[in-house]
Amino acid sequence: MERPFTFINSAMSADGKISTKERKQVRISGQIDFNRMDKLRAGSDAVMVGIGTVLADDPSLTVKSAELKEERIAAGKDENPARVVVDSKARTPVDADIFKKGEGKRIILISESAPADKVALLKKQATIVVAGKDSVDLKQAMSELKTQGIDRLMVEGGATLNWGMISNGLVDEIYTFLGNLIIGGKTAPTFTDGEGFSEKEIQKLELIDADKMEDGILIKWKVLANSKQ
Ligand SMILES: NC(=O)c1ccc[n+]([C@@H]2O[C@H](COP(=O)([O-])OP(=O)(O)OC[C@H]3O[C@@H](n4cnc5c(N)ncnc54)[C@H](O)[C@@H]3O)[C@@H](O)[C@H]2O)c1
Ligand SMILES: Nc1nc(=O)c(N)c(NC[C@H](O)[C@H](O)[C@H](O)COP(=O)(O)O)[nH]1
Repeated sequence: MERPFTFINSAMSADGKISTKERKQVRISGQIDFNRMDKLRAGSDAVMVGIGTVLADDPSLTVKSAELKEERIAAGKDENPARVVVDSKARTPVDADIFKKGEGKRIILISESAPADKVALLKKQATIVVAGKDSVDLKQAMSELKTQGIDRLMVEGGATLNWGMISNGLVDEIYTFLGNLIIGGKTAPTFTDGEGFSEKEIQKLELIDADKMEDGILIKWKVLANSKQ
C-alpha cells in the first residue's frame, strides 16, 4: 500500500510526558528546537495532528519563518503545508486556528460515524476524507493522502495519534526533543498512549542521532519494521 514518508516530531519532558495531567500545553522546546520544527514543517507536504491536540492546543500548524514561506511560494507551493486533522467524529471547531491562520490546504480525516451536519460545516473549509467505521482507518487514510500528492508527512502528535500511527506501522522516523523538565502525573499524556504493545510486539527503533541542544537532547530514531503489523 502506497503511503507518504512519515515522521513524528514531538517534544517531551525528561520523564516522557508531552503535556500536563490536565492536558495543558507546557513549553518544552527552546527557540532552537522551535526553529528546527519550523524548518521541518516548511519541508513537508502536510502536517498532521489528532483532534485531541486541536481541542487542547488549537495549533495553527503554520510555518513561522517569512523566508521559509517565500521559499515554498517560489517553489510553486502554498506558503504552508496542508494541515491534516485525524478527527473521526468531525469535532474540529469551525473557528479553529488551522482554518483562521495562514494559507494552504486543510484536510479532515473522518470516519463513517461522523455526524452529517458537522461534516457539512467542515466541508466549507476543508477537504473531507472518510476512512473507517468508528475511528479513522489510518492505513486507508495514509494511502488516500499519498494519492492526493502528499509524499512527505509530518505528524506532530498527540499521544493517542502517535500510538495509532506507530502501532499500524505507518511511521518511518521519530524526532523527539527531550526537555530539561519533569511533568509527572500518571494521567499526563506521554509520547505514545493508546492500548500499548504486549511484550511480544514491542516496537524496536534504531538510533540515528542524539545531540545536546540548548538544555535538552534531540533524539532521532528510525522505526524498524514490525512483523506484528
Ligand atoms: N509536546 C508535544 O510535542 C505535543 C504535541 C502534540 C500534542 N501534545 C499534547 O497531547 C495532548 C493531546 O493528545 P491526545 O492523545 O489527547 O489526542 P491526539 O491529538 O493524539 O488525538 C487523538 C484523537 O484522534 C482521534 N482518532 C481518530 N482515529 C484515530 C486513530 N485511528 N488513532 C488514534 N486517534 C484517532 C480520536 O478522537 C483520538 O482520541 C494534548 O495535551 C497536547 O497538548 C503535545
Ligand atoms: N514541538 C513542540 N514543542 C513544545 O514545547 C510543545 N509544547 C509542542 N506542542 C505541540 C503544539 O500543539 C504545536 O506543536 C505548537 O506548539 C502549536 O503552535 P503552532 O500554532 O502550531 O505554531 N510541540
